[in-house]
Amino acid sequence: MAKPRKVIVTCAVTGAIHTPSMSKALPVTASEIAEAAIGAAEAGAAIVHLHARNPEDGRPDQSPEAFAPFLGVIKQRSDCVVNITTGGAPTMPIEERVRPAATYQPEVASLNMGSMNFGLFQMLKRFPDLEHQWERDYVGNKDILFSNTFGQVEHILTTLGPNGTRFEFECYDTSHLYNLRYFADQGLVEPPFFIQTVFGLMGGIGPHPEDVQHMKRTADRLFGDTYRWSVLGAGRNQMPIAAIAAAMGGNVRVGLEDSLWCGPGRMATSNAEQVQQVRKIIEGLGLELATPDEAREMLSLKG
Ligand SMILES: C[C@H](N)CC(=O)CC(=O)O
Ligand SMILES: [Zn+2]
Repeated sequence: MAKPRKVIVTCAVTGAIHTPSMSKALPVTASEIAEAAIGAAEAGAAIVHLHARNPEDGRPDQSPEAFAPFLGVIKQRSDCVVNITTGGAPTMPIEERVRPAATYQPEVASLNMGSMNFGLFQMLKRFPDLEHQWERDYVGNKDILFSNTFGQVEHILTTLGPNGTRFEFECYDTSHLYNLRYFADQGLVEPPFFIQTVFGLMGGIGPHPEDVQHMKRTADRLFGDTYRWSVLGAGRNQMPIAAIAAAMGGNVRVGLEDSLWCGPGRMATSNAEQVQQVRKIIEGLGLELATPDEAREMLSLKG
């Protein structure tokens, strides 16, 4: 009897896309982020993806000091894999974005594989009464260009790579897969490549099942068995995309960074609730959740 396939669940607990007055469940303070990460790990997430925020008004904060309080607590109370963002907020300069991961040398850091228009303004329809002016300005900005040039990507690779940090390669479209292929051919990244394909974020590829197939087919052709596939669906697409990909052999990412929902019109009460929901889907398919150590094995992490 074949052993059930292990599925790596990543939970992105707060991010820099959603803003505090959109959802009371969005972790803002360091202790809220620590509790959310530990809760997600206890619910079955092997990897937690972390951003920091200003505890006063919830603004994205990429200063290493902002990460210290929750990184310490998470390390004490959980053996989950820590993945620190290098995306920060799409409006931040690259030097600011890379600093926390350079400082803490995590097992994993996110790496965005191409520049793109970042359309947050659609969310204003769903959240017309944002409390803070900075939220309205940030979400309403139609000119956000998320810059990830070849030079900037190379800078992050050569800054973090020597620390043994490996990457969650965020690919928002097929061109980003080709960009990763280029860096692999330059010998700047080693397999297995942990490829996080992003669906339904405005400016990137759509959330249709054919988009999922297209990204996977392209990744299979470019990387064969040298990559570990994972998916994230933005907003209402989170669970449908996770279900499709889990059935197709993929790993999954959930969390309030990517979606505030737990079903049509039902807001998630916590990150752990989304991990529990995707766990039901995965186990319903006869698959099992990977433990943090199994994820370390599957992704060749430094531990
Ligand atoms: C769509 C996600 N916000 C991708 C992300 O998590 C980027 C990063 O932090 O580097
Ligand atoms: Zn992120």
